[in-house]
Amino acid sequence: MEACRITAANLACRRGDRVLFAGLSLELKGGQACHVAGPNGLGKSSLIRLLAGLARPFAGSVERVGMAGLLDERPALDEHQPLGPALAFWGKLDPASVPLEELGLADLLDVPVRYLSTGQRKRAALARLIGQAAPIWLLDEPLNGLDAAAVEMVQALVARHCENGGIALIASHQPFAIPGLMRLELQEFAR
Ligand SMILES: Nc1ncnc2c1ncn2[C@@H]1O[C@H](COP(=O)(O)OP(=O)(O)OP(=O)(O)O)[C@@H](O)[C@H]1O
Repeated sequence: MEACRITAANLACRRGDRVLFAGLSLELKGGQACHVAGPNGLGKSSLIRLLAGLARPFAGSVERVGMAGLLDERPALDEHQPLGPALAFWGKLDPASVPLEELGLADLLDVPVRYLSTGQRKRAALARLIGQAAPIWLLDEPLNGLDAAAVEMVQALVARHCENGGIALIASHQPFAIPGLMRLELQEFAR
């Protein structure tokens, strides 16, 4: 995997007229994973958006070396197509193949994307993430809606990504368990 790094320096985030957090610095290099923890509404998703470059920090800076792939509630798939063709559209553009069996998607390829359950949508979103082969994974609540077996599967996927030299940043109020996982309590930077 290509060399990767993500660095946030003295980051502050404002949504509306509220500063959510300030003074947050972190650096992750290839092979490292960090769990950003904190209760609802503290700014975990907002931090992910700053790190992904989808929002501008109120203060501080973000530097990424290597492409970032974002996993959130929206799988970026055509809602009107069955899952198979919707994934195949991206499959023509994406560099990596997707392990449909491992993701539990192999039997769902003829189901329209809009009919997928919450957990199935999350699995589909994971398929898109894997297809992109981005070295930096930014995962916003990756376990939401997943059953126990799927939770194990996602943790194994993330652990493997890091073993292969990737970075994972996991924003979640749920526990996440992989070897060597660092932890950042967003509460410590809350305003
Ligand atoms: N566009 C916006 N304008 C103003 N405030 C916003 C906007 N988007 C989010 N917020 C507020 O910013 C705060 C942080 O939201 P965010 O989604 O980042 O929190 P979170 O920690 O990810 O929460 P959860 O655990 O519930 O997903 C919340 O109070 C939310 O209402």
